Amino acid sequence: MIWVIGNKGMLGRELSDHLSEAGLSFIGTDREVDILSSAALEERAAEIHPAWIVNCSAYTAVDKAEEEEEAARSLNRDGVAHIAKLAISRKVPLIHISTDYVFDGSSNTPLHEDAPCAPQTAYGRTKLAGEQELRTIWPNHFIIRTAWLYGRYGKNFVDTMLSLMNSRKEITVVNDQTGSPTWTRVLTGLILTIIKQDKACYGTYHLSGEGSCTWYQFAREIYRMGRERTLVSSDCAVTPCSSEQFPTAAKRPAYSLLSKEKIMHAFAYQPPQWQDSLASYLDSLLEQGAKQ
Ligand SMILES: NC(=O)C1=CN([C@@H]2O[C@H](COP(=O)(O)OP(=O)(O)OC[C@H]3O[C@@H](n4cnc5c(N)ncnc54)[C@H](OP(=O)(O)O)[C@@H]3O)[C@@H](O)[C@H]2O)C=CC1
Ligand SMILES: Cc1cn([C@H]2C[C@H](O)[C@@H](COP(=O)(O)OP(=O)(O)O[C@H]3O[C@@H](C)C(=O)[C@@H](O)[C@H]3O)O2)c(=O)[nH]c1=O
Repeated sequence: MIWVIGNKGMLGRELSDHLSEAGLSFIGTDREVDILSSAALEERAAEIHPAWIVNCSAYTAVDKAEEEEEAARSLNRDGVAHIAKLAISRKVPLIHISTDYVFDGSSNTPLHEDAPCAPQTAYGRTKLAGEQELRTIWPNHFIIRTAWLYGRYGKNFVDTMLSLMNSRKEITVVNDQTGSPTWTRVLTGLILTIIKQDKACYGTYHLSGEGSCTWYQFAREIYRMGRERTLVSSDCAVTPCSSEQFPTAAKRPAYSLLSKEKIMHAFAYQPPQWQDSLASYLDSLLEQGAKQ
């Protein structure tokens, strides 16, 4: 039995869909089993008897975290510590998700798993603290750092862009932050691969879409592909700007492109080019529309 914690979030819902389609047995919980309560986690674990735990729960509001760092730390560090203690007490491998925002953005080459972390945001600091708790408490873990996640469920950049492009004549998007977008399906594919292969090669891994872009270049592709598919119904100028011209509470990394060498070697898992995943995602939006 696989226990998906945070099953009502963007990744948790996609993972639930993917596990169902693959015919794997799982149980999902969200806020009703509060990760801040060890007792609640223990009680539910005694009912579920998990063979795997996948933690998709987190505090993910990047800008809001700047003024709510304590709340973010509770979930992203203390909640992870509770789940890790539960996993060690039951001797269950734990898959945990982290972020490219643990890096400071000063690199200009793809970041390997052992690159130094120096988060510049409250969200990034609390996610790094969660990673550190997990490493200290329970070695049998997989920490998967991913980046710029989007998918069918939940608020994300692609859906925000489509909505803005349909309602405005012009949008400006930062062109000085480089990374790589990741479709939730690609990440859930890796999670299923790790569970199925069931290898003891625990540790930290990076996964994002292959290739790289800035948020502006990502937005340009969303617009081009969205127009082709009539998901964007009117003209909209997509204009590049600097981070200074688009001020946000949290200072995102200027460069957070993840190297995928380690995951490809360990699990023979090759993520698609980010443009191919974006096309598949937009196609899936069209199919859902047709179904409604
Ligand atoms: N989104 C992104 O772009 C990226 C995300 N990640 C990481 O991927 C993982 C999944 O992210 P994503 O799916 O976007 O996250 P979401 O914010 O969509 O989902 C998180 C889920 O956790 C739930 N939750 C909140 N508090 C608790 C609690 N105390 N107990 C149990 N569940 C709780 C949330 O409920 P509620 O909504 O009610 O708060 C929500 O359903 C996270 O670890 C995130 O840091 C990494 C890189 C990029
Ligand atoms: C909406 C919008 C955003 N932007 C910029 C702001 C920011 O620099 C960048 C992305 O903005 P967003 O707020 O959508 O994305 P953000 O919340 O920063 O996304 C991050 O979420 C967390 C959870 C992660 O772990 C990261 O990997 C990453 O995916 O785009 C524009 O330039 N123009 C716009 O119109």
